[in-house]
Amino acid sequence: MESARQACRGSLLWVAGFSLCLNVLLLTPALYMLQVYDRVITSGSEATLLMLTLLAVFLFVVIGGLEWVRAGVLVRLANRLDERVVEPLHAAMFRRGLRQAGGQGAGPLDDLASLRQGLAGGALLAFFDVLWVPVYLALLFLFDPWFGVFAAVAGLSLLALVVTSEKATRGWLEGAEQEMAASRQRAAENLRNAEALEAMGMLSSIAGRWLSHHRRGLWQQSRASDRAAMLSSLTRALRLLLQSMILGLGAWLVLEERISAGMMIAGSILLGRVLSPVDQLVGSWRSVVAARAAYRRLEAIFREAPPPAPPMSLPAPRGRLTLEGVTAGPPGGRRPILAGIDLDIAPGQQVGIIGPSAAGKSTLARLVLGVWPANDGCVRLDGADIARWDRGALGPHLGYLPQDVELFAGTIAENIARFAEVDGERVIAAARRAGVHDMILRLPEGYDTWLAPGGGLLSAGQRQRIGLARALYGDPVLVVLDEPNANLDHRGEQALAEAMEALRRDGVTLLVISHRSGVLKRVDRLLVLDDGRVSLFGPRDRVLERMATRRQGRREATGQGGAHAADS
Ligand SMILES: Nc1ncnc2c1ncn2[C@@H]1O[C@H](COP(=O)(O)OP(=O)(O)OP(=O)(O)O)[C@@H](O)[C@H]1O
Repeated sequence: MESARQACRGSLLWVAGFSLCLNVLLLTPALYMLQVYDRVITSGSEATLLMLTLLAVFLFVVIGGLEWVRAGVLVRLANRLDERVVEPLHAAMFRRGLRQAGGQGAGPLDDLASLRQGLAGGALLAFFDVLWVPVYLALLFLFDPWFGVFAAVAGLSLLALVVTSEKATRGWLEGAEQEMAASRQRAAENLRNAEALEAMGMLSSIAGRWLSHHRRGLWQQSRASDRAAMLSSLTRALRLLLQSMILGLGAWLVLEERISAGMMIAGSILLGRVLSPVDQLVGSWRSVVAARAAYRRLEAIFREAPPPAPPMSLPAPRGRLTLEGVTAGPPGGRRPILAGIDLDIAPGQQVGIIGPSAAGKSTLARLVLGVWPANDGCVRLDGADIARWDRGALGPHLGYLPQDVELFAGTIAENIARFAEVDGERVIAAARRAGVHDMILRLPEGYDTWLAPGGGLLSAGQRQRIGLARALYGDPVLVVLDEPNANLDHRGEQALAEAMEALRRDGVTLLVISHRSGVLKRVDRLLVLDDGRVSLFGPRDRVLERMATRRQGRREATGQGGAHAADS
């Protein structure tokens, strides 16, 4: 955010420059009145009136032009800030999403939009105009000290009203923003799970949670609006009163022969210039408060999810995976899920990972792919700490089929090609490797079939098989499949077995998490996880034997226990 602010500094100087010229030119109406009343009317010269009027018209045209250019510079300033921030912000949202399982949705992008609106709106202009108030005040003091005092008190009273307005509405407005953001997030979540909600008749109960946020937000917004409306009516009335009163004061000063009639009118116009930025602030206060809150939230995201250390540039890996005393869990989580994991998996080995639910199998998958960092110890790919690899460079060497396969809006070919430039041959090769080529050809538009977000018209099994092709795209050296056969029929299982065979031939290291014996029959080694620790790891048959012996031991122990219980 700091560097974006620096980048905008140049444009801000331009805006300040335009504001300077404008504020000088905005003395035109006051000077025109002064000349008309004190020179034209006393001299009766029509030629002077014409010349003065022509000059005033010209200056007003210049004022209009300058206002237009200044507004344009502000829009460009807001766009420049957006350009600077949007990409790092997207990356930071992504990093935070990895840590917080979903993060805050698109909220930060809305924050950026409200910051942009705050910049391009009138509040910043009002700030630059406020800087000129002392100049107008000085002129009023020169006319007559009473004028100066009156204008100063008038300006301060209006300012006090603005500050009160800010204080009275800030809490409500910020609260309303938060509630409305939560309500949007809940509504999106409900829509995503529409089928389950409909099937189980959960809509009315789950809608209640969304509605409570929405109602609280609305209530807070109305409270803020009520107060703001009261204060802005008060401000408007006060402004009108002050504008009339200064004419009264001026008339009295004329009667006292302290100022001329022209000064009386010019004084009223100058008071308008003193009060106008305050008026503008009142008008744009909401967007100022919203932009300030948005700025703070954006700063917080960059603080919470700072960019990673510069990555190392390394040669392409061969697929040796080593875990050295690794303890890990979700980033920011207090309790580790995996503890004391030591593993060494040679390139080309196929390892099956089994264990009861919540044993930490998917956590291990995220860990070896570098999605979650190790709290302790180190995960190495070909000897290099996986956390230090450049993700963009490492990605093509890795394949991952997550438990919940997520396909993105785009064609099947784009999804398989991981949204890089589609190379038809490689897409087909990956589909063939995953045994899904024929299935794709049977779809209405083959590889060009368009998928809606989440996979659209595909069944869960089809999504899983296309997800497998995406994992095998290119030449990955390490592939991790998390429950790859959870939704597969017999043909899908067969295709998976063939894909595993192809990976073995190509010397690709494979980790496959599964509860089904069909897949596990083909692996070289088995890793049994239990409560976040390695319970057994070794050649498949030996591990299966040990598991059988353990089961037998447990059966005998419970059998004896039962006998004891029966004896007693
Ligand atoms: N994003 C997350 N944030 C916090 N805790 C998590 C997260 N993901 C998983 N966990 C916790 O980590 C533990 C292990 O989960 P994991 O998904 O690794 O288990 P698993 O062995 O793959 O289970 P299953 O066979 O049911 O898929 C669970 O207790 C779970 O609550």
